[in-house]
Amino acid sequence: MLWKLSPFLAKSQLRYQSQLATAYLPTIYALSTAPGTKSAIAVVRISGTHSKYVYHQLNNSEKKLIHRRTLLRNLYGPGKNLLDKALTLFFDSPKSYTGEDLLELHIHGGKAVTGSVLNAIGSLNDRNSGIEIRYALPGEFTQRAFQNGKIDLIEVEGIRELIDAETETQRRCALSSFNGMNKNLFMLWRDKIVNNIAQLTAIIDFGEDTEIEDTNNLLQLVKHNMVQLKQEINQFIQKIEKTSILQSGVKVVLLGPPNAGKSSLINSISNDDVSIISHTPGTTRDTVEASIDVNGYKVTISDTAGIRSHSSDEIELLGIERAIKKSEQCDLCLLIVDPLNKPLINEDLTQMIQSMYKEGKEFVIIVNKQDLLTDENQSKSVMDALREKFGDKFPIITVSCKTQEGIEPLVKQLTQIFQRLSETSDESDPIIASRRVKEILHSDVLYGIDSFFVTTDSEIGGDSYDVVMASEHLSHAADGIGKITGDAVGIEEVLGVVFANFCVGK
Ligand SMILES: Nc1nc2c(c(=O)[nH]1)N(C=O)[C@@H](CNc1ccc(C(=O)N[C@@H](CCC(=O)O)C(=O)O)cc1)CN2
Repeated sequence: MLWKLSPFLAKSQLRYQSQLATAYLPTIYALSTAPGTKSAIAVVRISGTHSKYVYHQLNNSEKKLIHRRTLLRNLYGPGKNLLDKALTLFFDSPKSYTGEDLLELHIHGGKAVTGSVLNAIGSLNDRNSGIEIRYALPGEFTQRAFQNGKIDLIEVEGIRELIDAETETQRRCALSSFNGMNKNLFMLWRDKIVNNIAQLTAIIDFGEDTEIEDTNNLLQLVKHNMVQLKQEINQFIQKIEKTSILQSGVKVVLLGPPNAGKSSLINSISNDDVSIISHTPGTTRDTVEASIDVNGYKVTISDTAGIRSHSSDEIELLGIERAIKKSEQCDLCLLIVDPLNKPLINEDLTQMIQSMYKEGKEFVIIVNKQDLLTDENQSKSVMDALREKFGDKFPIITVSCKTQEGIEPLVKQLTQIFQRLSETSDESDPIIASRRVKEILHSDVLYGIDSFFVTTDSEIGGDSYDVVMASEHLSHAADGIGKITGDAVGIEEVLGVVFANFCVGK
């Protein structure tokens, strides 16, 4: 269930609701569909106490609004000027996305219609009469949903990632934030810490009446639990670091001699026309970066300068240098071979490949231009030459970008590598976490646990170890988890970060 609140979060959000009850919030409105483009339908959203007022003014009627009832209505601007015939949809507070009264106007998507409807709503702003209506800030609808306890911060980040998702795997990742997988884990961790703080509190409260040995045993138990928890958190961080490749894109670098067909290969494995194809050797002089979608994976591909020994062209040499640098930072290297080229692979490249192999880089050799090979022997001798050079170290795939022959097996091979790199091949959903979550895990949660170890390690055995201090360190760790989900005091500073990249209307 997407929007169900956990009891753990409900507590803090009640705190927010009570803050909101005293704070005055203007009614906000915005175009929720993409601005600046012509579309069949556009959706305008209005949220806040004056949503009903906006409806009655635009509709020029006093008719009672019914929760979630869709009505086809004429909308009028100032001076009873008919603006559009629209579908209107009203949600009664608190059963709406934002938790406030929320009105949706599904209008025609032209520039003039959307402009006139937005102007008409804006013109209803009348502060003197206590009717404050203004255009929404980026992410403000979602911010209100958070503040009204509809969603927690993990879900907020999930929504943003869902909207930003460009590929199938990114979409799946974003949705996994919704199914509460991470949230449940975080709550479990927090419960564990809180339980162990309770154990420490027992030492503080009853310490003087208990045997030193008992106290030490209790402390050892808490330490043991925290060692386990730390391991669990570190494993989680490792996993999110692997899957973060899905968000940022797998870094692929394309190598090969000039005119081997690097640019056409990019076009073949993706559906977009991203690279310029030319038949003059050395056209792709500098590295050109493009983000493409290869079978649902985001791939940041660098089309490098063709590597040619003894190039006299200074610009080209610079490009080659950059290609080598790129290759050092990439997750996967694709080497394109032109079977008609002599030598097949020059010395510079061979050396580079050998050293990358030593570093454990993923590598695929692609022999292009199969359509130009007239007899089978020709093709076989190319393969033999490559196998002689590289053995079975890398997969070698023959393709023709011109006829698309071999492209499908190549994409399959690449997909397997992407799965391996991001650990998404197993059945479970990939997990992702924002940079914010990762930072808090390190700087608050793990830091708190480590400080607990430092305090207890230095004092244990003596008769005066500082249990209060040790327990405070664990509280810091627990508060860190609260910061992640939004269940923490001083959360305002966090909100700015979470909502910074939202679009208006969401
Ligand atoms: N037209 C439209 N489409 C949309 C949205 C929207 O707000 N409007 N959404 C917005 O992002 C998404 C759907 N998400 C939504 C989430 C909650 C509620 C809502 O009304 N929640 C109430 C009632 C829940 C229920 O009846 O089960 C609530 O949480 O109390 C609506 C949409 C995607 N499509």
